[in-house]
Amino acid sequence: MSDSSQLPKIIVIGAGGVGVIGALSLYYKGLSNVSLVIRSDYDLVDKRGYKITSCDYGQFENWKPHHVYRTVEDASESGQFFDYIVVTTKNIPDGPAHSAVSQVIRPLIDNNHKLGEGCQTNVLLMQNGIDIEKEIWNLFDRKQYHLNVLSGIQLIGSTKVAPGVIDQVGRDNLIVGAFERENKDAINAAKKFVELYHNEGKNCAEFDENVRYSRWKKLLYNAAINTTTALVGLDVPRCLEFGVDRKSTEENIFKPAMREIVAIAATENVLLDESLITFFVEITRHIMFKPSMCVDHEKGQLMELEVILGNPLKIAKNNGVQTPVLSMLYYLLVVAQGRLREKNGLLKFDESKAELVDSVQSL
Ligand SMILES: CC(C)(CO)C(=O)C(=O)O
Repeated sequence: MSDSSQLPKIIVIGAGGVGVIGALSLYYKGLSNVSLVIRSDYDLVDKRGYKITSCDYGQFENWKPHHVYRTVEDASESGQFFDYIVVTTKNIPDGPAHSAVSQVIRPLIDNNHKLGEGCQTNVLLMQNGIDIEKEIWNLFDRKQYHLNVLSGIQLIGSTKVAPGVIDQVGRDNLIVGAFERENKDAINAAKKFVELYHNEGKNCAEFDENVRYSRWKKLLYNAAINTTTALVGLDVPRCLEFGVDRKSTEENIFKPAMREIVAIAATENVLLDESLITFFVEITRHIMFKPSMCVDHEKGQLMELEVILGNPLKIAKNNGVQTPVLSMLYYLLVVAQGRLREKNGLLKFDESKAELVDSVQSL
């Protein structure tokens, strides 16, 4: 067996269902040295590892990657250069400032810059939404930091069901590409990651030639279905079946919302075929499935609202596209997010005056 310390080093940030199965896939392949940042379950996992039930890999009782860290700061002080920084946390620009992706990865980027002058750092964003790369590009000079920002789009059904316990019920399907289509280093880094991640006969992992297209395509589902199910707190089949004559959710919400995404994407020169609308309406019609935004809302956690709806709506506004359905979903969800932000101390409401008094961004 090869000495894992000589292999490319990958750190996965975010130890939810997606992050742990991601780390397991890399570890299973055996071609990289895998670290995982585990915030809440660190003590438990450090002691006895994860209990995993995975439809891709089977049963594990005490699994751990090569290294586990409690914080990103601890990882950055380990003296290691990380070739890939994989972010699997939710992307929530309207959340606490310290949890913005650019802030979370900063210690690792700075440490890599110090350790490996001239070596490439690859940041892979395994997250939903549109324009998520821009926050990183705006904060770090890509040339100075030798930084490639990569896109990971994943379809997976995997949940942390208890501390240190992961249940993967839906197979892992990942596509990885470069946000900059002309950047050869980034393209090669994306292809290399696919090699390190793909386990023949277990998971699916492929190179994504056209990240922008793939992100708009996935947004068809996320913008229409994640949002609606989050608002009503129902799984997809109930959300469809409980509509007027069992049809109104599909006919009056999902499909019109998706048509608006097709129209916005077209103004960005991304052509989404109309047949994708039916494909995405059907894909979870008969599966007892709740999209991540619905689950987050139910758990009282902030939702990925801005990257899924806010950013596409900004593009629509700039490009003069009418979006009555998406805008209504957005405005309702902004209010719902307000409830979560208030609960998390990010908004302050003065009941004696019945008005919002302050917008506190916790640092
Ligand atoms: C595609 C899907 C529905 C599951 O991976 C998703 O992106 C989500 O739930 O956020």
